Amino acid sequence: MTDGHFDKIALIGIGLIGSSIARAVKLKGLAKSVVISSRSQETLDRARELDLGTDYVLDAGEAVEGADLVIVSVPVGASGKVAEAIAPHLKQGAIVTDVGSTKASVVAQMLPHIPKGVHFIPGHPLAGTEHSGPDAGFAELFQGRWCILTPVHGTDKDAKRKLAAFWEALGSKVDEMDMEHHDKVLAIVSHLPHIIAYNIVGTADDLETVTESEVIKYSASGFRDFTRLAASDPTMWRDVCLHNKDAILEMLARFSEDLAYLQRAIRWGDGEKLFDLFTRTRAIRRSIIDAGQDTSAPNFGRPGPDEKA
Ligand SMILES: NC(=O)C1=CN([C@@H]2O[C@H](COP(=O)(O)OP(=O)(O)OC[C@H]3O[C@@H](n4cnc5c(N)ncnc54)[C@H](O)[C@@H]3O)[C@@H](O)[C@H]2O)C=CC1
Ligand SMILES: O=C(O)C(=O)Cc1ccc(O)cc1
Repeated sequence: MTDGHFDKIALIGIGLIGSSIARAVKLKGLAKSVVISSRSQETLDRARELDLGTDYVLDAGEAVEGADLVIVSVPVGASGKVAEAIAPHLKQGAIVTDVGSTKASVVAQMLPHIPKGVHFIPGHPLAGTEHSGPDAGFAELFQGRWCILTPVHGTDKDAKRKLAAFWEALGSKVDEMDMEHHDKVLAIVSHLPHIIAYNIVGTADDLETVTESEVIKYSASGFRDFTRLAASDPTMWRDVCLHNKDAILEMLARFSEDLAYLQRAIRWGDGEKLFDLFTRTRAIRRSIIDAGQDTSAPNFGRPGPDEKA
């Protein structure tokens, strides 16, 4: 087996992330067989129509039999149940990973089920869109994006190296972090922006009874950017909020304090404070672009499944 390659990969969950992995694995020839498992027959049939793998089974336990690499791509709240279902069927020496947006909760749910001799290495590709389901994925999703591994104490170095090589073969840059740190960082850079978007779009929706259709008619690009995030999958984001509760609440408390500061500056006409803050934040945007991390077109220009080409 060359680096990044596995004989048999099992993909549990074949939505945006699972199907993007499937497409990239196929495109790059990273596995001899790719077994796909999905909770519903309808999704499994769609994965087969899209020719995403080599085998298709409803039963997750059956899917992982003989697999060298198992990737769990389901909402974080479902990871414990999946781990319990696959545990008795895992091959000795197999690597089990996930792609969940929160890490401490996934580890708490999955690790107790992982048999001795199986390598569990949690992961999180920092790449996605507001779309979901097997049609939404694309092979280039991980290109140039970070994938964070949050290995638990005593993780086998060789297994970690093999998993990192797999993500690199998909085009990702790989980093390592402890799971609590991951959850704090992601709370501010990803979870809070989504929560703020859900909130502002919800507020605008409440106002719409007052303003009739003006919210939609005059929605400028700023508001439209929020509606993209707020169109993200409700199950996934419900689970993220419930499973990264402490870090999100900590960041929300900081956010509320800073918002109060901004509110006060506006109330008292303190233009200097406003100007200083806006200057500081403008520099952050520029440094993101200079670092090549601008993803303002997260679909890479592709229309989503619910958009017209
Ligand atoms: N959507 C995004 O932008 C990103 C998502 N993630 C993480 O990836 C994971 C998967 O997300 P997506 O692929 O976007 O979701 P998705 O909604 O497109 O796909 C989810 C898949 O999980 C299956 N599933 C749902 N509930 C299940 C359950 N209770 N038991 C077993 N299977 C179940 C669905 O049938 C589907 O195959 C989540 O943990 C999410 O936090 C990570 C990075 C980016
Ligand atoms: O669509 C976007 O802008 C995203 O931020 C996608 C995303 C969602 C969740 C993650 O854990 C990682 C990436």
